[in-house]
Amino acid sequence: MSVADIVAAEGWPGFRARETETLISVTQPGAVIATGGGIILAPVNREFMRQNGVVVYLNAPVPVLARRLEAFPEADQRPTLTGKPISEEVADVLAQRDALYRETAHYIVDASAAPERVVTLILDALHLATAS
Ligand SMILES: Nc1ncnc2c1ncn2[C@@H]1O[C@H](COP(=O)(O)OP(=O)(O)O)[C@@H](O)[C@H]1O
Ligand SMILES: O=C(O)C1=C[C@@H](OP(=O)(O)O)[C@@H](O)[C@H](O)C1
Repeated sequence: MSVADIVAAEGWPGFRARETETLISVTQPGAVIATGGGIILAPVNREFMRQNGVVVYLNAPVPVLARRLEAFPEADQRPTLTGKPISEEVADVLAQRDALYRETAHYIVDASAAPERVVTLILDALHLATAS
């Protein structure tokens, strides 16, 4: 079942409730959880992630994010949040969420780099987290 199917059947509140349940059920020591971008909207999710994990915010500028999403929209997994064109949607949504990403993250990584570089930056952050 895709995200679009869940939203069509249950609305965004239904999806968000399942998202919280899933976050809690998949969390275990050593697991890497690539959450959806909306995970930080619920205070309970933010609190849970900070308490139980090392949270990394993959930060990139709006034009970079918009270009990547336009190349592979995957509309079934990322149904529109606002009904606006992608670059406008990304700008609006990021403006609303950036402070929440920052307050939830233990580390902020520059995700505008190539994937291999982003992986190195994440590993550096995780090594820092286990060293301290
Ligand atoms: N560092 C990167 N460099 C180039 N393209 C990337 C990078 N990170 C992600 N992408 C591309 O951006 C799109 C969205 O990335 P994805 O990891 O699926 O993000 P999310 O899980 O937040 O939806 C995908 O098409 C992916 O290949
Ligand atoms: O930002 C959001 O609100 C969402 C992002 C999606 O995940 P990705 O960030 O993996 O695309 C997915 O959870 C859902 O479509 C909602």
